[in-house]
Amino acid sequence: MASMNENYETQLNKKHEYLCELLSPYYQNDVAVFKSSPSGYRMRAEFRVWHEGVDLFHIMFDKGTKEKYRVDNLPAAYPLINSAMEVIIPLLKDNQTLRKKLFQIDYLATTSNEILISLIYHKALNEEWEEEAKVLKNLLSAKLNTSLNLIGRAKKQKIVLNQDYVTERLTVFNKAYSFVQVENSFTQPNALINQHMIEWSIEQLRDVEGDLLELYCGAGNFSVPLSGYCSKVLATEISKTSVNAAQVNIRDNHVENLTIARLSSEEFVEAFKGLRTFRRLEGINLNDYQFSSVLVDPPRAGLDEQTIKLIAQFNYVLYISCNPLTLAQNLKDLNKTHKVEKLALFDQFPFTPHIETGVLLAKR
Ligand SMILES: C[S@@+](CC[C@H](N)C(=O)[O-])C[C@H]1O[C@@H](n2cnc3c(N)ncnc32)[C@H](O)[C@@H]1O
Repeated sequence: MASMNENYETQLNKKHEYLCELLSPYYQNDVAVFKSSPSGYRMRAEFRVWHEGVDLFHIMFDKGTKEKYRVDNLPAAYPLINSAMEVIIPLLKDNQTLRKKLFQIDYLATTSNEILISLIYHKALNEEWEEEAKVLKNLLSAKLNTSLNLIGRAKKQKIVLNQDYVTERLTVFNKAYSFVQVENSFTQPNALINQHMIEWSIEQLRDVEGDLLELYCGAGNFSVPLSGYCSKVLATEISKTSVNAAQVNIRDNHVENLTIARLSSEEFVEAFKGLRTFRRLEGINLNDYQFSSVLVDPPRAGLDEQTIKLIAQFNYVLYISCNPLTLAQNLKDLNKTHKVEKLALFDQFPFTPHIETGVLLAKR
């Protein structure tokens, strides 16, 4: 029987071949491939909860058949998540207040041994729930020997025991950074791969002169470390929660040349063209920037037409993509003005069809 490592290499080779074939109209040179750990790599995981008489367990759904299946242990999940999954079930099972109408449990962990657990309900949460949840939180913290945060969610309700975020600590080219990661907002799921993605991005842009623009910046995952290698950085993002987290990350990492504004990429296009003014851009003068490069890390849908037109003006485009199909579509347009110089495959989700790609494009 093939070992897990052999299987890991096989699935990675398949992704590599697929990506090379898909992007062959734009790039035929070597692809940098970044391997993940085959298991224990997922820093966040969400499960539905199944009630069966007195029993209670985590479930997931098969993507093909849509059938539910029981999950007592998820090999892909970070070990702290697996320990929490194991410990929480017996504590919930015998507690009617905590288990009644509980339908989902989300976990968010960090490599710095913090964990946040969200219990999501189809019922209003009352004081009795809060009292029981406090006891649960203390029991879990003691059993897992970790700093633990617990959140109760229901329709229009969010009860936070301690805090609704964790702080991830990543080392990028020997420099330590802290990143506040807020519950229910986007964070890169694979911490090791994320570290590779940030370092690879720095390598592509470190010798480029001029200022950097980042669209879809989340909580500053790329822009905070990249700011150390650029003169000035302006970053934009649509989510208020992520922008607020980004402001904390700028402060905590003592970054002084990075400004973050809450704008969608579509809104930024309008602001950049001078078609609209935004109160959210107050105090930011776009003419103060001499942008030479742009980093985009859009959602699975890829870039819209107007954003493509905007970024086609920059000398360098660094495109981080979580969907090779929309990336290929966008490259069809960008290829008219830019040439793909570098390509990287980041194995963010081993043993799944997902492929994370990095592309450096330079103006023709
Ligand atoms: C794949 S995530 C990348 C986030 C960040 N680069 C990171 O590494 O954590 C995509 C981000 O785009 C944001 N987003 C989605 N639609 C957007 C839009 N139209 N304009 C700007 N940001 C958007 C999401 O809130 C999310 O934070």
